Amino acid sequence: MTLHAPEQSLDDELAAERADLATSRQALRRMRDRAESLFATGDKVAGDAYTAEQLGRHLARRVAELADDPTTALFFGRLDFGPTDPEHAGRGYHVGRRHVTDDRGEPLVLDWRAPVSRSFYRASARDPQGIAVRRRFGFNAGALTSFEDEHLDRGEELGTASRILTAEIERPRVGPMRDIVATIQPEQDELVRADLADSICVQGAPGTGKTAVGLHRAAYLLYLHRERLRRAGVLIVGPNRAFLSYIAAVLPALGEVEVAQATVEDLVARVPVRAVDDPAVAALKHDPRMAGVLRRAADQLITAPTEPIMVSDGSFRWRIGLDPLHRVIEETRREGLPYDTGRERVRARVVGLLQRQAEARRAESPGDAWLRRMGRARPVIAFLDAAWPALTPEGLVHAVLGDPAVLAAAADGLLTADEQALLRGEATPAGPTGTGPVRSRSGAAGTKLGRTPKATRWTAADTVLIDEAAGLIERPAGFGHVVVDEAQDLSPMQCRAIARRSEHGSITLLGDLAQGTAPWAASDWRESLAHLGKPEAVVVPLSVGFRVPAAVVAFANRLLPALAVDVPPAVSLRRDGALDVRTVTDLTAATVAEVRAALGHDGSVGVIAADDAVEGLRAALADAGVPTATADDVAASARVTVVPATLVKGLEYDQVVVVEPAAIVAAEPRGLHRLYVALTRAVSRLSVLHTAPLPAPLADPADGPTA
Ligand SMILES: Nc1ncnc2c1ncn2[C@@H]1O[C@H](COP(=O)(O)OP(=O)(O)OP(=O)(O)O)[C@@H](O)[C@H]1O
Repeated sequence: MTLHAPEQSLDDELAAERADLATSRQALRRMRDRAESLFATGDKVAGDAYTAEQLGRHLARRVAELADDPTTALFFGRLDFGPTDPEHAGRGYHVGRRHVTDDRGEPLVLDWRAPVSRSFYRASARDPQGIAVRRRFGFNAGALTSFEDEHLDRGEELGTASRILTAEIERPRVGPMRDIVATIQPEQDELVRADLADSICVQGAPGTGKTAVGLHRAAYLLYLHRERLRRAGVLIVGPNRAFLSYIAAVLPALGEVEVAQATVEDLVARVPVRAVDDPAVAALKHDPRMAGVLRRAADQLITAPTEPIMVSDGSFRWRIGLDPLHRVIEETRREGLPYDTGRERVRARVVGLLQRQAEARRAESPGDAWLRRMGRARPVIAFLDAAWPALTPEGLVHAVLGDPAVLAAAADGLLTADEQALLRGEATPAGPTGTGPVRSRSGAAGTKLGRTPKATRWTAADTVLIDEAAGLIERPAGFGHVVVDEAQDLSPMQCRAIARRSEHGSITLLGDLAQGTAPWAASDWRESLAHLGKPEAVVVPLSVGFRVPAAVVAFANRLLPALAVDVPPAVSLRRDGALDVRTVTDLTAATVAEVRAALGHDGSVGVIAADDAVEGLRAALADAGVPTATADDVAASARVTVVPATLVKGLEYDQVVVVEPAAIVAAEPRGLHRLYVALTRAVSRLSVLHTAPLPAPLADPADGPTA
């Protein structure tokens, strides 16, 4: 790149930077053209069909990675090294979304993830890291409009006072989530660039950038460990589809087009969910003791042999007596293998015993075909089916839930008699007085056990059990790295499902204990980390909020003491923004009026209400001529989204109207936590409309009466 002389005027410098940007864009275009022409001819140069396919996939990926989005900044910063830096003295580099090189391979833009770029995020006046000047660029719709310099060599540092950072944070939000590469903060960067081997847990108040950190960490790790992670895979786990579509564009914008995204429900979806559990039954099925129950149930299927094996083999008859068969079963059991592997190991050992007899009698080694035939011989299979029967995950769960004897044997000492009755679908546990069984509160039917697993109507909690059972039977292929967002809502059993998929990889766990709304929500990260198989992970707090204006944070924070969690409150970077809490007489009319007023400003509008109020509000807005979108339709042209409170986690809207907080709280046991989530979605203004008194913890004496 060109270094601009200090005597240049600001306008000249801006013009020179724009010229560099144009040059870089042209170079990227040429890189993409080259990749495209290679893609077009790829199959002609490959030797065989397999190589052609591999090459084709590689080149197609390369073309996709080199896509240029003219509306985003190709570079957003510049580092000018001072005269003393041992490697880069006197050199300057633009830092951007990806590497761009000129036709000779000289760098025009450095990828933000490259080691040199690290100083862009981490250098400070105290520790300039060889940087003389750090420059940030301001953009408007892809056009470079301004820059801001920090002369670190002269002790100048803007930190969060940067105008460009402030403008980025305060920009009106529209559409899906964007990347934050241009403005990653030092405490976030430290997490983004943590080693692949390190599992980390980030506890952060709403809007502190947890999701952003997780996504950028995935992109960073893919850059640094490309081949390894491409083979092993990177997985992002989010709370629901609306959230996943909201974040879906971030990684592709950073050139990462091959990251899997799923909800935990997707991960464990081996059978369709066609029934609903009573909450108490669901909670029990999510309890980690169920892992022990299933393990025991599988172990108890393995039984001592009762008959020797006799196999006819042409003119020979082989016999394996009870003692060696006992030893085979016991040795294999002690190895602690997955159930299916154990069964195959037993088969192989039995065949080995037969082979030894055959060798002794025939003085020659039998071939592979003979070994295979023996492995499938009827007496061998009959022995296996009796001592180590074939098992499916659904079969194991079906037996535990449907056969009282199996449950009693497996749950003895792990679950109480009441809990076992609950699992059998007979009763809910002791009532409020503790005097005996009461009928299900919600009247939910629970698992409808059919005669076979296939004929069974499973519940969502059953799928978690079935996944646990599958993990006992066969180890699932894991991912190299798993990012889990909104992790406070994972049950211990869901944590275990993720643990099985990250056993040989690392995880980034992101969450906020104050936003836990699931019945089994975590109250201590150490417990979740233990269930996730990463007890050694460090828990790092993030406390600077980038989304919610200070006045709104202060209002939402009134709920914190009632949420019974020990978390540091957020400190908002945003001094702008507005909060309006109002008693109204007609909620629907007031909501329509509020939305109309909000449409007079820029940005998206989110109306958040208790789930059962959503349809009515959508209809009222439609009647008033205001089109609305649903939360999962991030590409919608409508600026207004009406979101059920239970789906709004992780999302944000420029302006938010929260309708009737008391109804949001009353809708579920952890309603106050849900309300805390709803109140922390606003980027620039929050209106709270209510007819019923506000929930007590929210009330300020000056606000009037409360519930
Ligand atoms: N360093 C940053 N620069 C600019 N914007 C940022 C930065 N960090 C976070 N943001 C923005 O702040 C908002 C909140 O970020 P994010 O959704 O990642 O927070 P979160 O901690 O996951 O929130 P929640 O707990 O509500 O899910 C997003 O719009 C994000 O782009």
